Amino acid sequence: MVWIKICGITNLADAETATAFGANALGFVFAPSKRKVEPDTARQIIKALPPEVEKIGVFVNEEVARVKEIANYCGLTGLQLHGEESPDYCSYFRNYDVIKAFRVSNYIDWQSIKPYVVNQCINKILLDTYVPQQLGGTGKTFPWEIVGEQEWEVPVIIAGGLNAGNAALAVRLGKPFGVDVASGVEKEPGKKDPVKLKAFIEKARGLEK
Ligand SMILES: O=C(O)c1ccccc1NCC(=O)[C@H](O)[C@H](O)COP(=O)(O)O
Repeated sequence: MVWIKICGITNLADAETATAFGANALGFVFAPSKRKVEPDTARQIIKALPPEVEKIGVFVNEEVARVKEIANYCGLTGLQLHGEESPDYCSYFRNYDVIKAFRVSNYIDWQSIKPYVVNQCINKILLDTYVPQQLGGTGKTFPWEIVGEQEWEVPVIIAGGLNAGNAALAVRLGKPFGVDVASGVEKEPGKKDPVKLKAFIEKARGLEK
């Protein structure tokens, strides 16, 4: 069954709704973003969530000490490093599930990803769509078949522009370990739409009636 992360959680109601519909992981953005959440808010949300739900903090080129401080304070279980963090940087977080994001356009630059895999400093790869001057949450897709054409040595997550209308195709073409969505399940930035959330999870998993 495909693993699903709902990213850009800013409030408890959305976190509980996504969890109830079967999301495996929730993402909390601590980088500059329309979906940015303060550590105090994230901590309150995370405290109320069941242990089986993965709590992933999204950071962009943040200081190692600050990432560790926020992760510990909020009770994060994983870190999504969404900037230009090096393999050495990634290896500072051995106690967390480390997801390294790479932004792709119409091909995958395996040479830039390989050092992270060889050094075993990450647990998962997230492929998100490259859009100049935007770090994430772009709502734009990339050709998913380029994921499925490659043998991956670590679990791969497809992100970028997914929604209930295209999730099933992304899973079929890309054959990923998981999918990640932010804007495609929102009413507005930072506020999720329960109808879109439910439809997305059902479609990604091929559970729709
Ligand atoms: O979502 C953001 O606003 C964001 C800002 C800066 C860095 C990362 C960000 N999001 C990370 C994610 O994991 C998103 O889910 C991913 O980029 C896909 O977003 P979308 O295309 O809106 O589904």
